[in-house]
Amino acid sequence: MMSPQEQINNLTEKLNYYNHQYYQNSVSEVTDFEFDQLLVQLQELEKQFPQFSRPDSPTHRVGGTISKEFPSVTHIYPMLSLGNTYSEEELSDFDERVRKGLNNEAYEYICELKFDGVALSMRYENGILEKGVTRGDGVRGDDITANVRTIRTMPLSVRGNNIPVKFEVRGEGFMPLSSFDALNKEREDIGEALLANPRNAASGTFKMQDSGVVARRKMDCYVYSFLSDDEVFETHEESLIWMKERGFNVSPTWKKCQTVEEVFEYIRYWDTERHKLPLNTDGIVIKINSFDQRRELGFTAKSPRWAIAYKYKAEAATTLLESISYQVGRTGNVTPVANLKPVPLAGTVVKRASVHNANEIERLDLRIGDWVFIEKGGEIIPKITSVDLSRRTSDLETIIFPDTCPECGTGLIRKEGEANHYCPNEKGCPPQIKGKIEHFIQRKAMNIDSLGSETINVFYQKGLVKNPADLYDLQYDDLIVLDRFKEKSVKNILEGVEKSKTIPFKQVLFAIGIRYVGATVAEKLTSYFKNIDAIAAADLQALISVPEIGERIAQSVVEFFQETENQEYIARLRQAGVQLEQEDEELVSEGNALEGKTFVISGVFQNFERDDLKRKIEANGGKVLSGVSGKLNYLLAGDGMGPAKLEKATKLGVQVISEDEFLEMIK
Ligand SMILES: NC(=O)c1ccc[n+]([C@@H]2O[C@H](COP(=O)([O-])OP(=O)(O)OC[C@H]3O[C@@H](n4cnc5c(N)ncnc54)[C@H](O)[C@@H]3O)[C@@H](O)[C@H]2O)c1
Ligand SMILES: [Zn+2]
Repeated sequence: MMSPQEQINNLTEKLNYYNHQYYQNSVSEVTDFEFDQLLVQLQELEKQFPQFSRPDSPTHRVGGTISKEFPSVTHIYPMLSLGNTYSEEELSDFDERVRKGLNNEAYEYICELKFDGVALSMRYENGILEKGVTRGDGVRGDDITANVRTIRTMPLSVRGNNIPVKFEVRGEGFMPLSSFDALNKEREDIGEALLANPRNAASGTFKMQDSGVVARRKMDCYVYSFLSDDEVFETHEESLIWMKERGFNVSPTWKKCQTVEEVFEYIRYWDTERHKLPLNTDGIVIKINSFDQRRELGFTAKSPRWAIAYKYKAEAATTLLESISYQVGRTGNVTPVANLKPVPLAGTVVKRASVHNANEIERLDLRIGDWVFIEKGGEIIPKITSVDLSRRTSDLETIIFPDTCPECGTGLIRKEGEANHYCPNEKGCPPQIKGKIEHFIQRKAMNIDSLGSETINVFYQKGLVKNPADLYDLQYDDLIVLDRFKEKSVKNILEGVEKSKTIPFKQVLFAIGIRYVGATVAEKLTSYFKNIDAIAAADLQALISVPEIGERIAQSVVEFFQETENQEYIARLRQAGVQLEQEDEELVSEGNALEGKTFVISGVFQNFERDDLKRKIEANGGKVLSGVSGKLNYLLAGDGMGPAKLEKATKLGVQVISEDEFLEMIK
């Protein structure tokens, strides 16, 4: 038995570690429920043995921290956490404390959904969005203004009468489920590890250095509070209405409640309805409406006394694990999928659950015939959380992960340090071949919409297409003899294939299907190297010097072009007439104001996309370099520029100029 002091130490360290993983690395190693229970345990021990409570205890601090990658900003009003509960009983206790705290005065609550993302603070001055900051440790946060500006629903300026000179709004930045699904689909397509859930994805995204990438992820934010030194509003309700009117994205799901019973109704209503919203929610937040009464109730070190979060427990069910099937993806990774005895859970009937990989099977000690607990947490596909060992009959066999591919029989491999098994038979494994062709024809790639996965399956079965390049050899006579292919559809298909020859090179490069080369990476490689031969000829070093191309991607590109079969594949695409170089956009000279001057561009700009800016510099006789060196003339600094670049430039005496200063130079 551990002594109370040991228990307190133990829990403090464990929780601090989970906090670190959660806020710093955007990873949840335990469920929120488990985390919150451990926290309650610690709170209770500390209450009994206050002498052992540690100064670094998570019970009296906000869990997050600031990072080194962004400048930090001190909050004008600290950004606190919320007390939370999972039970209606404790909610009644909260209501009782409020009643006492307000000496039996009348009061109202505003109920809102608890959106599952990351807290953001937006500062406005003279109606202009000046800063976007994360919660950080509650006192200071990361300045992620450039990333916040990519949120399309966040007004960059607010106009009208009665706008305080300075005010702050707060909200929950989130990744809409649609963006999350699209992102994971894309990651699966190029062989990247999938993101665990939208919350962690949002937290990781808002901490990215390249706000261009953040913009593409289509982040959003629901705004839920207004702060200002002036007493502008008497109630929270007024402020919500005002913010909505001024163009802020206020979720229409809030409700004013006069009694705690009405609060319970709200909780029950949203327990099921929340699954229809475009984002994940993990509970509701109950707040006192009157600002005067909020001041009366005040704060603890960690959270307001005038609000509380009621959290929904992740919905769970038990069912029978009937079998495991193994799916082979386009890039050859083999994923186990649990086939379950159908069971209702959170509004749908669940038949399958994801198990991720072999480690997960081992960790859970899964056996066919086991009764398992499944949960629908932040994730969309339910997952198995544990086995009900009390119901296990003695003779269940352990699951042995197959050592050969279920589709083609090739021996599976597992790369050093990776959890996934792969089928290496890229050129002969049916789902990999079909997957490659499906990848090739998709909208963001060759955009051949007259083809679909069923047609591809037929073509593959008939031996007509084994490689995307085969599409360009398809003949009318080969297709018209197939069942169900009428003249019109055959013509459509051939026309679609023909039209794809005009698709620009950056899309072709993505279509080719090099592991880890997504649409964005393909674009970066294209604008740097201009044509496929230059990319094929580039060595690891050259590839890594392209902005935002890391070693892993570079390695994958090098390996791809080393293979003879891939060289043949490219040669056939070339012969077919597919675009393998970037069309030069006519460079019209605008003068020679920048003659002999060199520039490095960093960050995001108000008036230009990066490529436009580059063209602008070249059109005026200047040159754009990729890295900061002593010879460089100017570092052209946009929003959200990496501090490392700035530091280097300053050290080397390179002049740092703003977008306005640049525009001045070419006027
Ligand atoms: N699983 C893990 O490993 C792990 C680790 C650390 C923390 N956590 C979870 O995070 C929680 C602690 O995080 P926290 O301190 O941010 O508290 P919290 O998330 O429980 O509550 C505070 C936050 O709620 C958010 N929020 C969403 N909708 C809101 C609304 N309508 N009004 C006001 N705020 C709203 C805000 O971002 C605010 O900062 C824990 O209770 C735990 O569940 C989990
Ligand atoms: Zn295979």
